[in-house]
Amino acid sequence: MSAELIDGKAFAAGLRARIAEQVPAFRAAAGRAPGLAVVLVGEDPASAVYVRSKGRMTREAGMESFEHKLPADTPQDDLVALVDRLNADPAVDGILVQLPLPRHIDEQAVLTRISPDKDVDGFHPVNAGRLVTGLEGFVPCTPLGCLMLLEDRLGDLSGLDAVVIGRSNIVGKPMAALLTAKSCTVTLVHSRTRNLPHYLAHADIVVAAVGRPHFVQGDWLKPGATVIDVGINRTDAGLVGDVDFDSAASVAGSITPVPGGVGPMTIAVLLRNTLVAAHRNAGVPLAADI
Ligand SMILES: Nc1nc(=O)c2c([nH]1)NC[C@@H]1CN(c3ccc(C(=O)N[C@@H](CCC(=O)O)C(=O)O)cc3)C=[N+]21
Repeated sequence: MSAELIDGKAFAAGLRARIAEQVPAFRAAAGRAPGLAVVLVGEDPASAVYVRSKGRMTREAGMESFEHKLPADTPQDDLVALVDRLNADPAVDGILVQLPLPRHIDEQAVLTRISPDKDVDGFHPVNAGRLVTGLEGFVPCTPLGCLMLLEDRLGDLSGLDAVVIGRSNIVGKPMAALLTAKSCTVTLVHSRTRNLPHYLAHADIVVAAVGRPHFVQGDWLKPGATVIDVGINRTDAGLVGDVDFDSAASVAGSITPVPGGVGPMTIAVLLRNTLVAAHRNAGVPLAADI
């Protein structure tokens, strides 16, 4: 291995500490804590673990966590009614409905019901539109966390060749929009792309979000590339990313591990978005850019 490790876990801990430092000033100005509501439908064990650690980290940052656990057979109308109540609740600054939802629920119907001003996941079409047009809004947590790691590592990204692997609304598409806004030359590749190694050979930055364990091979990479692995794949061998870590680490300049890379950034950025939402919703200016 010659690549440097990008320690997302440590970066996320630092970001959470900077967020926690800002909370007392908000409390003093607004007379309340920033509040995050997390809604979990059903009993998916992985989702339950995430929701628990989100709640713990929210409280550790000095914010209020409102957790709503609903049974798997909750009717869509009941979930929408809960979202409406959270939209109207002045103690709630951010609303996160944990995905995936049970099959009988139309995900888009629920996500579009969340007020764009409380949409700390950045999944509402209004916020997706703001991102691509360069307006202020909420940016999805995972791609924003990836961007923070890239800028921390590389400084100005202007002019760099970036390849984003995956075209989901949650990671690939917003990641491509963020890198475009930072003046990278962005190529978005996906499952139908022919000759993927052709594109990767030129990439200074690779963001892999395909959901296939060990997919990206080291010999596809440009030597010295910065590799961000968004994959969280549960295998018999444990949690593994979308990048074949051992072969990639011998070619890349730097690379995120799984676990300990992008995952912890997702939760830290969620808290960051909640703090920003609280300031906007309360009309209190943020003291520092975080
Ligand atoms: N509305 C919504 N928003 C989300 O942001 C959202 C979601 N739904 N559904 C599920 C995915 C997944 N997700 C992760 C968060 C943290 C880690 C994380 O901290 N991972 C640790 C390890 C965790 C472990 O060991 O299982 C790591 O990579 O080091 C991973 C994945 C947020 N998601």
